[in-house]
Amino acid sequence: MDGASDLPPPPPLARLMDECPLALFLDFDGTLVEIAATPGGIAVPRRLADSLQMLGQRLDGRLALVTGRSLEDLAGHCPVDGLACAGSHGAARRAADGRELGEAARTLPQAAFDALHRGAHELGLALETKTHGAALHFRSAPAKGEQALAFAREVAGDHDLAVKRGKGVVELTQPGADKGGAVREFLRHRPFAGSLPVFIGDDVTDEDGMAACAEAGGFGIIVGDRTPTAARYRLPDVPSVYDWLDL
Ligand SMILES: O=P(O)(O)OC[C@H]1O[C@H](O[C@H]2O[C@H](CO)[C@@H](O)[C@H](O)[C@H]2O)[C@H](O)[C@@H](O)[C@@H]1O
Repeated sequence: MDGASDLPPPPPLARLMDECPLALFLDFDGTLVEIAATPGGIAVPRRLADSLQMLGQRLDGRLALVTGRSLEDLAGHCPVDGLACAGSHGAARRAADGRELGEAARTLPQAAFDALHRGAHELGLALETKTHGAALHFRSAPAKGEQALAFAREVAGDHDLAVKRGKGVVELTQPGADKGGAVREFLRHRPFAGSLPVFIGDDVTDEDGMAACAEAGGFGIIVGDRTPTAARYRLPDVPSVYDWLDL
């Protein structure tokens, strides 16, 4: 893995699309929308959903959003019916026609949600419950990050769950749910099978998606300066992602 700041910008999208059947896997927060103080506080450009639909058509359907948010939450912010999507860090995967792909996503046990509600209250953290996971947010109280992580590890240990770290957040998922698994699942099916896969993302959980693309002959594009990264290329920020994708 290299430091992100030394990585070059990706070749122009139009050139890549001319060379081979390209598939794009796009992270949401920090890639298509700027990070905000709270999960509900994001500003989603009005044109984003339509622009993504048009990009999906240019790619003959080989475009998927791969987010840590639940699919329902994503749809509330950016209604992308007709696009492939994976939510809750890859736990839930949906083809463009609405079919579920791969193993059925599993939610967390109720006892884990109960423990998280109690702990979030005691620690003064915001809890985001999802269809297939949960997130403890400490963006408004960065000093509580280590406590949040220790508590998440405790709950994960009690209920055989996995812990993921992110920007101002620690999350709990079922073991094995990650963005790499979602990319591999999409690549097993039309229209993604046989394409050159490219993952664009800004956070540590996006590294699994980038690694899965690299395994399949493609590459990752890191957004920002997070290191270490498996990405081959770098875009500095969200506006540069819009420019590169011509959104
Ligand atoms: O995989 P992503 O699409 O990047 O989603 C990752 C998490 O994004 C959201 O949390 C993050 O964005 C919030 C809004 O900008 C911010 O307040 C928070 O600190 C970030 O961690 C979302 O709430 C999570 O469920 C996603 O897993």
